[in-house]
Amino acid sequence: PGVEAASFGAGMEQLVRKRFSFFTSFWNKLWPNPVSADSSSLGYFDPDPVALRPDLEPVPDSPSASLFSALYDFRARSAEELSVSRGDKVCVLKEEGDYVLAKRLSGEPALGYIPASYIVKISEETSHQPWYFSGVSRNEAQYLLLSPPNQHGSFLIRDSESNRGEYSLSVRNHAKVSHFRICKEPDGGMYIQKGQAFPNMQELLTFYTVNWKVVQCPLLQPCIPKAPPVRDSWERPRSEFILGRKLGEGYFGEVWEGLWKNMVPVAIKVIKQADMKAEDFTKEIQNLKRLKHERLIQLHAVCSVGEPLYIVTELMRKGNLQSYLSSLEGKALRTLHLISIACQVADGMTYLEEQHIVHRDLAARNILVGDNLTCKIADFGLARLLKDDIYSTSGSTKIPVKWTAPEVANYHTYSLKSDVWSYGILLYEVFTYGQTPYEGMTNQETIQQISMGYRLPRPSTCPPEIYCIMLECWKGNAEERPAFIVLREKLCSLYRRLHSSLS
Ligand SMILES: Nc1ncnc2c1ncn2[C@@H]1O[C@H](COP(=O)(O)OP(=O)(O)OP(=O)(O)O)[C@@H](O)[C@H]1O
Repeated sequence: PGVEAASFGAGMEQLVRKRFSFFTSFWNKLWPNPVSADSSSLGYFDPDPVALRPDLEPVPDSPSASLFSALYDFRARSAEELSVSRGDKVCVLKEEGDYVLAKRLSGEPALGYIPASYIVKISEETSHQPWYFSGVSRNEAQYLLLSPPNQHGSFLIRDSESNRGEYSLSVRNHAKVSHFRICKEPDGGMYIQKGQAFPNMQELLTFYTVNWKVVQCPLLQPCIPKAPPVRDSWERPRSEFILGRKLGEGYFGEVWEGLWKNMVPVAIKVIKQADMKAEDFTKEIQNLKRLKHERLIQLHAVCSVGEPLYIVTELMRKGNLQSYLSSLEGKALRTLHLISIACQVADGMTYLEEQHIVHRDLAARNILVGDNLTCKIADFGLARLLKDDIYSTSGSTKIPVKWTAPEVANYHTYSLKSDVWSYGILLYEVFTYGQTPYEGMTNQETIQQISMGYRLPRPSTCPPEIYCIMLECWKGNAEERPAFIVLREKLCSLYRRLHSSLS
């Protein structure tokens, strides 16, 4: 016990010396022979000036990067997310809605997304003292301090409920919580015991950290707050959205151009709730949230309380690729532009391939076009889920047969390789400026012809190299079809070659 008491005392000395370094002369009187630093005994308080450590500098290629500290533990739910522990230092590289792309600087360096509400800017951290809990009542303080991971010695300072402008200290003493009124003197000094006033809260706490017998229990560590629920903010009130012009209509409802909070242009899919089960919706929304890629339509928000259901995504001003290609603007596109579209779709599909997600309905009608010929894949995730029931309950009549691989039409076996088949058809649509494949043939005839080895002929506007790629996508044996990563490489090198020969 003597050794333990000594090491506890040494730890406490280091802790208060580091934490309250401005009080050095007082500490020198109290402990004439300072103990040497031992980080293991510092526990919660680690006041190292993070920004000064060379290995914690923001990444040099990102001038806007800044340093933050994690307020709560966060466990990554996908490869894209980043696990952090409370107190970890991170460098924020990019803000994306409610999430930030961050580089973890503590421990093993790693990169990924974490909820923005889980971190606080280091520069602001000092003003947000970890022991100060604004707006927390006596009962809430009691509940917090008695909840894990808090333990004996956890404490917090809160605003006094009965005396405005004053504070209370709540400290956990084993299984109970004691509360001490912190009174204010007219000159601003604060005290727990009359006649023992301090100019500020930090000095008061420093004193009671050392002289803890007065408060019956050592002040060992600031209370750890409860982490807010992740991504709650996906759910938004319907009143935040104003519907403008109707953009189109699909099986599940209408799509409207809209404004979010009178500012952000968005696309709003208005769905009749009857079309889906609530738990399926929640599950699928979780999936959608984790899919983030510049070639995938980004989900912004959902309104799922009451009806109708809104699914809010980024707005793509030029609509779907199929109608865009047959518009005047689309018809004016050159081969290089068409290859660029093909590359972009292959890029997005490579991402889905990496995530082991099968699209099931890849077609030009499900690619959306924005300014500068940017193309993004839509109708993955949620729409796929919605369509599942339809495909399985109404037989094959709803399957887009002309885009579908033979093994899907015959046995409903979807795979990434059946998406590759559909991608070949999409290439056909692109290089014919939006023509319907197998024009003049019924679905039944198409299935029959395909099973007998028939393949769409090369359109006159399609370069032979591209047609070779289409034929590879339409191999009868799914295993022999190329992966999207290979398709992307082939098309992008073709694009680079053509681009450099033209310039
Ligand atoms: N984010 C968006 N930005 C711009 N236009 C969009 C957006 N989403 C959809 N649209 C337009 O609305 C139309 C209907 O879209 P929706 O996703 O409801 O149906 P679909 O995919 O065409 O059909 P289905 O869902 O029945 O397969 C699209 O074809 C497109 O023109």
